[in-house]
Amino acid sequence: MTDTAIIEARDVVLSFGQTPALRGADVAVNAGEILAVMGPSGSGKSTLLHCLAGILLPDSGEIHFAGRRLDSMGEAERSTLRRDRFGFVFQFGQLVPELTAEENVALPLLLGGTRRAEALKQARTWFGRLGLDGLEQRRSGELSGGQAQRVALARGLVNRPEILFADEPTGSLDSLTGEQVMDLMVTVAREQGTTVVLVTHEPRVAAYADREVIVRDGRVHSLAAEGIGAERIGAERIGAERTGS
Ligand SMILES: Nc1ncnc2c1ncn2[C@@H]1O[C@H](COP(=O)(O)OP(=O)(O)OP(=O)(O)O)[C@@H](O)[C@H]1O
Repeated sequence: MTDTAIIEARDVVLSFGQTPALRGADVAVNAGEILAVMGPSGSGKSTLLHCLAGILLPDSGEIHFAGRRLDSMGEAERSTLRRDRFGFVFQFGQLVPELTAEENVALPLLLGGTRRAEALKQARTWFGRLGLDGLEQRRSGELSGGQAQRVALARGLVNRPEILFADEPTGSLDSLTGEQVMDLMVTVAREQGTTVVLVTHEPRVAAYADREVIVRDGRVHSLAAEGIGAERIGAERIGAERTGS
C-alpha cells in the first residue's frame, strides 16, 4: 500500500472460466481522489471495479483497503464493508421499482440498521441538494432518466461512503443530463472528501476526474505513460468537443 492510497489492487488476475478479464492489474487510488478508469469495451474495467469493491475475489493478487486485505476477508465482512463504507452508482440506476424515491435513497441506511423515520429524514435532505425537490414520493417509473440517476446518486452517497464506485453512471443519459449528474457527483464527493472510482468510456466524463488510467487487456496503464494511446484519447476528446457530442 502506498502512503496515501486508500484502496489498491496489486497484480490482480481474474478469469471467468477460459476468459481472462484481469491479467495483473495494478492501481492505487489516493484518499479523496477522483479516478477515472477508461479503456475499450471488454478490457476489464468493470471487473477491476468489482474487485476493488470486494464484490469479486481475484484468482491471485491483492486488494488493500484502508490498510487491510479485502481479498482475504470472508463474504460477510466484505458485505458489511460494502454496506457501511462504500457507495455504488451503476449505469441504469437500479432503483427498486416498488419503493418511493426517498425509500430508495434511505435503503443503505435502513440496511445498516438506522430506524425508518431517521433514515427517511436523512434521505430527504438529499433531494434539495440534488435538484429533486418534490419527487420524494415518486416511484422509479415516474422519474426521468436523469432524475432516476440523481436518486441513485443520492442513494450511493447517503451513508457518506469513504469510496464511491461509479460504473458508467452517465451511460444511459444524454450528454447534458450526464454532465449535470457528473457535476453533482464531483461537487458532493469533494465536499465530503469521498474517493471516487469512476468507470467510463466517455472522455468527457473522465475529464471530471483528477486522474485517468486506461485498462487494456486486463492491465492498467497510466495515461501519461500511454504514449500513442494518450494521443489517441486526446484526439477523441478534441473530436468530441468539436462535434459537441
Ligand atoms: N460474468 C462474466 N462471465 C463471463 N465473462 C465475463 C463476465 N464478466 C465479464 N466477463 C468477460 O471479462 C472481460 C472483461 O469484462 P468487463 O466487463 O470487465 O469489461 P469492461 O471493460 O467493463 O467492458 P465494457 O466497457 O463493455 O463494460 C470480457 O471479456 C467479458 O466478456
